Amino acid sequence: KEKVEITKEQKALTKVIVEAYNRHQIPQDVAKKLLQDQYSVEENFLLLTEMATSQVQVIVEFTKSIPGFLSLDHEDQIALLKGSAVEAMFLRSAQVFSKKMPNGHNGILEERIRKSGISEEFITPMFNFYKSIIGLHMSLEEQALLTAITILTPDRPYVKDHQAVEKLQEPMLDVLRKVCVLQHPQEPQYFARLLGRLTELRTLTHYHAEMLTSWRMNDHKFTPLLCEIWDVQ
Ligand SMILES: COc1ccc(-c2nc3ccccc3n2[C@H](C(=O)NC2CCCCC2)C2CCCCC2)c(OC)c1
Repeated sequence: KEKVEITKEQKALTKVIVEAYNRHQIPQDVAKKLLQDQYSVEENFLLLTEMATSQVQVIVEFTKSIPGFLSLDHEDQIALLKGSAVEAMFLRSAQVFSKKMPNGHNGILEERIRKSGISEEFITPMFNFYKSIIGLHMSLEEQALLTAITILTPDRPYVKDHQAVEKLQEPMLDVLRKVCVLQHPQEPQYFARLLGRLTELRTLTHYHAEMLTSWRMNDHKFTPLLCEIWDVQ
């Protein structure tokens, strides 16, 4: 049985990523807002665009804290952020959805999201993804490292220096693999399942623009930042 040892450097890297991830909480907790009141489809759409806009800004700050990111080619930095923003947003939503809440609140949250205005055809794939994330019972380290790994995906469109991105992503994958073995000793395939979620995440983001334009209302307005990041308007 291979003895898994996290080195000093890997501990330091994990600490930096987790601290940056903790700073990257969404300003006001969207789940609390959704549990407080029922909103109209228009209000829900506005809430989504507000949350997503602040989430993009928060993800930029998180990414800037990833060691080595700011030394990448500037255009590649933009390409990585643009290419991963939607995935990071759905990963974040799944993590918000997987938070244990007082009795029944998770059911209310699910109900509110189902009725938020998102069109029927996208509800099942979205909740399938959320439930698959819940089933993994990810630790905070795993969530933070998985988010960083998603952002540092070398094969995003327009990335020029793949190698430089791989050099940043590999140490994250190494330490995530070790963290998974240490935190889920009974599940030798846990790390593989975790990375499998990223494949499911890419299919979900495939529907993303349509999920927005098919929101059950007319005249969908987006912030300039979201027009940049989302392929809408
Ligand atoms: C593109 O279509 C959709 C549909 C649903 C969601 C979604 N899934 C959620 C799961 C847990 C809690 C919130 C959730 N949300 C919206 C939201 O506010 N998402 C935030 C985005 C930034 C990161 C934190 C979550 C809600 C849905 C209900 C109506 C108001 C917006 C979503 O989040 C990408 C995108």
